[in-house]
Amino acid sequence: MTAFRTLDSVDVANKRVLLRVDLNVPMDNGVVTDATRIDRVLPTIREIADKGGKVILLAHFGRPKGRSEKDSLAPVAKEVARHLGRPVGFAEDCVGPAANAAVDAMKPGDIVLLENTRFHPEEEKNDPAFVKALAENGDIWVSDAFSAAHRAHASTEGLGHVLPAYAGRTMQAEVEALSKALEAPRRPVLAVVGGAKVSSKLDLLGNLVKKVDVLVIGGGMANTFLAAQGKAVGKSLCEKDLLDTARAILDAAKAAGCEIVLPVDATVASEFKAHAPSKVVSVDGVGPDDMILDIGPASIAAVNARLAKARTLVWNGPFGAFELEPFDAGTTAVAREAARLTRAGELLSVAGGGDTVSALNHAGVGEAFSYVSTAGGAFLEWLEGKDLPGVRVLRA
Ligand SMILES: Nc1ncnc2c1ncn2[C@@H]1O[C@H](COP(=O)(O)OP(=O)(O)O)[C@@H](O)[C@H]1O
Ligand SMILES: O=C(OP(=O)(O)O)[C@H](O)COP(=O)(O)O
Repeated sequence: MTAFRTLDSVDVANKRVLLRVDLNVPMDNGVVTDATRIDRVLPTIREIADKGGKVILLAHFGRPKGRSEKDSLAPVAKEVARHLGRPVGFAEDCVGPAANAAVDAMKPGDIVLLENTRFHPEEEKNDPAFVKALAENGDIWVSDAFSAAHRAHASTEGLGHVLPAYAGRTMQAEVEALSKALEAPRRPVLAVVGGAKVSSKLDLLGNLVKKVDVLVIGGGMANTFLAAQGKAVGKSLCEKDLLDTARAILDAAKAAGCEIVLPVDATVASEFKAHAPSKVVSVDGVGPDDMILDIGPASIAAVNARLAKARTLVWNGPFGAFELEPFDAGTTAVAREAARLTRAGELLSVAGGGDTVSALNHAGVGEAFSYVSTAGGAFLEWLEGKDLPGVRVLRA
């Protein structure tokens, strides 16, 4: 199905394999709270190590501005080792002397994780000198990071131009599963887009409304649309400079015949904290000190009514700050209804994104969805019909 160069077409024995993975996992105080992304890359790591390759893991974490303790991959290395049941070394930089020394000391079958690639701003610039510095430690590059393949960064794309490039098993599996599930979806198709990465996901909604029948907008994303309609959003997460973009998306949806569903009520609090005193208000009654942290019961009912009519669901981004109780209520209620409809054979449900997967697991329904992707933004861009740079570079 895919025209990738895969691990089937390369002998990795004794080779230094730069393996790009997505270890941007949800964390709370240095503890990994959902290990789905780690578990998904274990088969590729094992296969390369068992064939005698040296596995050099490259990954990003968060969106740091320079080096920061909080965004170190050191705790993630320990978690990868625990899930793998094998030792995983760690180097305190992804290029330069620390990386070179760690790689030089490797034997066939060894595994080492290099520190956060985003500690170097050159990563996101896909800077040729930085690509060269990364490439010094590899004979080949394997990408297993479908969920970061929408980024044309040095480690997700650049390396594919300077080293022989191959798709890992997760990359293969993601593209195959999403193609199979969504190439000719049963209609109506309902998309849910929520979460907090408003600026990086807002633009793509303009194309998405041409592909789906109903677009439900929730989470932090919805606040920008509510503000674009002239509603007060108090202290809520909101991209005030993107109100015109939001209005253009509403117009594009109308032109495409896509129904847009926005929250009609919200659970608000004055602090971003678990068990902060909260109340349910209409979206017309959000006060100046209120922070919208979840959708309210009327919105849940409206979404579930649309779900009952849908035949396919694609979902990225939670409806609220689900990590903080009770602001998980909206996401959990909709997730459970989607799971029920899927089990009943009435809905094909595909969800993706680091936090979305974590939210589904939190709701106890991760296993019930038809397919759970590790990817959020990449999944939405793939759905838009975009040729993702980190996928394109792997094509034979
Ligand atoms: N109303 C809201 N206000 C602030 N944060 C929110 C709100 N709704 C959802 N979020 C946050 O969105 C984050 C997930 O967003 P995002 O990274 O876009 O999803 P994913 O990782 O699944 O792609 C969660 O950490 C959640 O707390
Ligand atoms: O977590 C990720 O994407 P997601 O939040 O869309 O699931 C990827 O690791 C990409 O991270 P980025 O959006 O900071 O480039």
